[in-house]
Amino acid sequence: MEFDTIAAISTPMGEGAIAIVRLSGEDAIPIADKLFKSIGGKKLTKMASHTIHYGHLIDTKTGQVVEEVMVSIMKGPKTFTKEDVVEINCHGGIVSVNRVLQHVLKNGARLAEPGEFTKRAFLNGRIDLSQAEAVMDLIRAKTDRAMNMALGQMEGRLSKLIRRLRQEILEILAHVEVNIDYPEYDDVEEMTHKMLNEKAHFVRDEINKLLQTSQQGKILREGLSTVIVGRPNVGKSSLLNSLVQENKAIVTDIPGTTRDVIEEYVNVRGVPLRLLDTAGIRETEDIVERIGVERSRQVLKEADLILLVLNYSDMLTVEDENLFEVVRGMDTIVIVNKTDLPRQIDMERVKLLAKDHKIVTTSLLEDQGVDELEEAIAALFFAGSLEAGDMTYVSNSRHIALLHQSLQVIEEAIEGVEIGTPIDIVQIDLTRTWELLGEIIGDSVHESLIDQLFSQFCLGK
Ligand SMILES: Nc1nc2c(c(=O)[nH]1)N(C=O)[C@@H](CNc1ccc(C(=O)N[C@@H](CCC(=O)O)C(=O)O)cc1)CN2
Ligand SMILES: Nc1nc2c(ncn2[C@@H]2O[C@H](COP(=O)(O)OP(=O)(O)OP(=O)(O)O)[C@@H](O)[C@H]2O)c(=O)[nH]1
Ligand SMILES: [Mg+2]
Repeated sequence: MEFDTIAAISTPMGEGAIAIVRLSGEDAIPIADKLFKSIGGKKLTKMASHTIHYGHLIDTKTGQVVEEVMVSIMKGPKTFTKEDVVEINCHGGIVSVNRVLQHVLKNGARLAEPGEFTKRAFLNGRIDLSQAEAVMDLIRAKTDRAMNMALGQMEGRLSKLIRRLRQEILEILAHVEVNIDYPEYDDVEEMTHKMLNEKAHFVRDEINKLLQTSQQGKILREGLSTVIVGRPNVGKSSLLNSLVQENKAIVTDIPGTTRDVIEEYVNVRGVPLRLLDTAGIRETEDIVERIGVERSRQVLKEADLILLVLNYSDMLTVEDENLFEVVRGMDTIVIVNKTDLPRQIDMERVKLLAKDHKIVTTSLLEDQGVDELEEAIAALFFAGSLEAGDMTYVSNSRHIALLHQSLQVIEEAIEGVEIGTPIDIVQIDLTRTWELLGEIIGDSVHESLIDQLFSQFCLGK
C-alpha cells in the first residue's frame, strides 16, 4: 500500500533528555536528507538501512542550524509501519522538538493523526486489529499484570486462537457446501453432522472459555470497580485516603461529610482498583445528602468489589443490617473500623451477617489492619494460578461483545442441526460466526470503525 509521508512527535511533551520526531512513508528519508548535514557531508539517502547518524538539522532557506541531532534510517518493510521510517532524536525540550517537527512539515511531510503510525502497521499488514488495540492497552497499563496481558495480545496470542477457530468453521462450511451440492449422498450428510458436532462444539467451548476470562481481563485493563459503603461517619473517606496514601477525600467528624461520589485509582498488590468513596447511606432530610445517598446506591449496583465499613465503637443499626442485604451475592469485604475505641459492636452478629465474606478489623486512625485488608483484596481476585503471563485473556469490550454475538450465532447453528433445520440456514449461521470472529482481528471491519479505534491513540503512536 502507498501512503503519503507522515510525521509526529513520538515522545511526551515536556523537558527530557531526548525527544523523537518520527517520519513514515516513501519520502521519509529524502525529507530528512534535505534537512540533515553531517560533518563528513554524508547523504542519508545513501546510507544503509537500520543505521544511525550524528549531525545537524539546517534551515533549508536560511542555512542556519536548527538543532543538533541523531537520525535513524530504517527502510521498509522491516520497520514498525512496514514503510521507510526515520527517527530524528533531538534534545528533549518543547521548543527544540517542535522546531524539528515544523521543519520536517515544511519540507513535505504531513502531520500524523493520533494513532496513524500504528494504523499503518495495521493497514500494511504487520499487525492485526487486536494487536494494534493491544499497543494502546500497553501504553495505558497501570500494573505489571495489565502490561503482561497487553504484551501477550500484542504478540498475537488472542489473534492466533481466533484464527484457529475461524479455520475450524471454514472446514465445517466446506463440508456443508458438499452437502448442499450433493444432497443425494446420505453419508455426506452424516459426515456433516459428525463434523458439526465435533468442530462446532469445539468452537463454542473455546469462545465460552475466552468469555470466562473477560471479567479478570477487564479488571486487569480497567481496574476493579471498588465501592466503599457504610453508614455516615464510619470512616469510608479515611479508608480511601489510607489506600491511596494521600488525603484525597475530605474527612471530618460530621456525619454526612461526603456528598458526591469520589473516584481514585490505586494499585493494591498488583490489583488495579478504581476506588469509589460514597456518601454514607442513611435516611436523610437534607436534599444534597439525599442525592448523594441515591448515587451511592447506583454505583453499588455496578461494583466488582464492595468494601462494607462498620463502626467497632458503635452498635449495629438497621442501616448496617440493610447494607448486608444490598451486597448479598457480590464480592464483599467487611471492614470493622475504629478498633482503637471501646467496642460496642456485636462481633458475633457481624460474623453471622457476613456469612462467607472476609472480615477485617482496622483502626484507620492508628493505621492498623490496612495490610491485612490489602492482602484480602489481592487474595480475592488473584487466587493462586491466575497470572496474566501465560493465559489468553480477553479484556476489550469490543472483543467481548463480538464473542458474545459469535457464541449466540454458533449456538443457533448447533441447535439448528439438532432439530433438523435446513442445512443452508445452518450455513448462514456458521458464516456469520466466521465473520463476527473476523471483526476481532480486523478482517471484515468497516473503515469508520478503524478510524474511530485509532483516533483514541496518542499523537505520534
Ligand atoms: N525508537 C523506537 N523505539 C520503539 C519503537 C519505535 O517505533 N521507535 N516502537 C514502536 O512502537 C516499539 C518497538 N516496536 C517495533 C515493532 C516492530 C518493529 C519492526 O521493525 N518490525 C519488523 C522486523 C524488524 C526486524 O526483524 O529487524 C517487522 O515486523 O517486519 C520496530 C519496532 C518500542 N520502541
Ligand atoms: N477513633 C477513630 N476515628 C476514626 C477512625 N477512622 C476514621 N475516624 C474518624 O471518624 C470520622 C469520620 O471519618 P470519615 O472518613 O469522614 O467517615 P465517612 O464514613 O467518610 O463519613 P461520611 O462521609 O460522613 O459518610 C473522622 O473524624 C475520622 O477522623 C478510626 O479508626 N478510629
Ligand atoms: Mg466520607
